[in-house]
Amino acid sequence: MSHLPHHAHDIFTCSNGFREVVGTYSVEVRELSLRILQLICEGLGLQPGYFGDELTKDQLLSVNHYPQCPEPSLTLGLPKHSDPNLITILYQGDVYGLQVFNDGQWIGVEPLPNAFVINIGYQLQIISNGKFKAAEHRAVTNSKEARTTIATFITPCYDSMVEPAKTLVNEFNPPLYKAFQYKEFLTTYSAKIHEPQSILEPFKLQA
Ligand SMILES: O=C(O)CCC(=O)C(=O)O
Ligand SMILES: [Fe+2]
Repeated sequence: MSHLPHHAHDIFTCSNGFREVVGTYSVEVRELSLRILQLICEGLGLQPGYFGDELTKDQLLSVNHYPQCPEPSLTLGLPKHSDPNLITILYQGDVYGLQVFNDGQWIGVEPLPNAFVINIGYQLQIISNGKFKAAEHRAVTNSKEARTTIATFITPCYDSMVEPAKTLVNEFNPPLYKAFQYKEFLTTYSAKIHEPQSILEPFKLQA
């Protein structure tokens, strides 16, 4: 993972220590992510190392800042979506704002000190052939204080093939999704960002 501090070096040319902090954070969060994916791999009964290499090669870090909002009922920080990638490690600081959609209602995810939220993305739903569900979530604003969060997206590389894991598919559990290149998924994801309920449609196989 030594390439990560190198990327951080390219991005942050300032010399106030930011570059080192982001580099170290990225490496540590990557290790945590790979550990979680290794446990998921075992839990699903996939061959060891299934998530190694291509499926987790890329990593994106995004810092979201939601300023104080005078009318939170009129403005969302981020609209309802699921993340396109495999898993996301979210540090949400100590200001409330994340909500997850479950059984037809929005549930608040209270920030816990020194805790991360792990969000399942679409690729894990597809690879697990629907055993995992991509978490639908959004961020709300508030009128009292600004909120800053840090999301790390563990992501397949553009050219990698994604499909339901072969060991999870048999005559009783037919594949629910076709095989595709991750870049095809990203194109659809961007095109349908305002109608997220139809993002998975082109990747589904008829039962
Ligand atoms: O800021 C948050 O609480 C959520 C961020 C998020 O969902 C994202 O960046 O994809
Ligand atoms: Fe998200």
